Amino acid sequence: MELDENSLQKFGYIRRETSGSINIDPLQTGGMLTEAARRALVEWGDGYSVCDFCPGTVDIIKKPPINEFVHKALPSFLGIDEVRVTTGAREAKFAIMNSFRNKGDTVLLDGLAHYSSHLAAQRAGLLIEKVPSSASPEYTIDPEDYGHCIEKIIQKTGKPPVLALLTYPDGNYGNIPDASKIASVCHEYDVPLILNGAYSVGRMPVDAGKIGADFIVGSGHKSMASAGPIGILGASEEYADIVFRKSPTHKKKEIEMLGCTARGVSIMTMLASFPAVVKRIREWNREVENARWFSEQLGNMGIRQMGEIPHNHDLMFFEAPILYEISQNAKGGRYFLYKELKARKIHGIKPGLTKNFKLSTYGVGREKLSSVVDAFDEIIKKHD
Ligand SMILES: Cc1ncc(COP(=O)(O)O)c(C=O)c1O
Repeated sequence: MELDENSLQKFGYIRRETSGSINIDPLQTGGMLTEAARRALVEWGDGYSVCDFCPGTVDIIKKPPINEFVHKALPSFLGIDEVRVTTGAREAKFAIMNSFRNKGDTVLLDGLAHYSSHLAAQRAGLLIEKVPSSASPEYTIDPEDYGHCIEKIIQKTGKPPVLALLTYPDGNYGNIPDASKIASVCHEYDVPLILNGAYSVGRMPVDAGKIGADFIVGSGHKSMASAGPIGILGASEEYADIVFRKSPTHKKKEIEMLGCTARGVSIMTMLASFPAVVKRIREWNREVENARWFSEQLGNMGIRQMGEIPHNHDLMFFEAPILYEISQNAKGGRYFLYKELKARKIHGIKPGLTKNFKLSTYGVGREKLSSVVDAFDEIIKKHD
């Protein structure tokens, strides 16, 4: 590519096409910035801005108060002993799994685990076994199946898995499994449990200590109103020294963190949104009510929610045979739904999907959710 004036023009500042739309994209609803984070984004946007007064690693910076945030506020928020900020939930999972890597060892994942949990295990060189979920339409995880799978792994390899992971909730159906029960089952075999809270930490109350999870992982850009990439990794005292072990040559630097992780504006947005995130968690019941109401409204139109009913999370998966049928003859084919929603300034269902899709009602509020319900109703009637 020739880097001349003309070709360079398409780069530079770009407006976001979806700004101002009602957003129901599960990837995006919990990561929307607060006003404070938006201001922090500009104030701290310069490269290594947080390192003005760096004492050696990003997590112990006192000015701005990252040290207090990471070592006091976040552990109390998550109910766990030690926390570090990472560049995402996936990097947190990898850091844990890589600390437990040993040739021939296995990690046990729930059957609904996110692809990034699989990739983290693959990158760490661990073998993967899965706890199956129940069949359609519920897709639930039975805690006892963690025990059955651990037994099977022992039979197969002669030893239990080095780690187990639970996706809480899963990223497809938004199901909330019985995490405490799963933690107890894993502990019967001395298997530490990672709770993947990419869709829970920052949205709903989650206390790793009360659940009995040994590790907790969160995603700032997904659920903590932060500009990404940023995540969090919490570990119980028992395992903190393993995951946060220091370099033998660079005494202040932790190996799995490659010394420093979120070393710029992303941590300042997380910090800026934190007071609002703590507050919004107290409103979780209202979010669940809104999700259930929305699910019922779509159900009345023949768009059926899969997963747990009544639902306990804002992330929902729907099957919509009626929209699929319409797409067979509609202008735009399978893109008709995306276009119809776009025309009504509603964003978040993947272009091309009609038969089934997921969405999130998080933080949207009843009034805007009503507009989304009305939009579906109008679209169906228009094409009837
Ligand atoms: C269930 C679940 N876990 C983990 C992740 C990865 O989060 P991150 O982008 O912070 O690595 C996602 C992202 O889509 C997810 O849906």
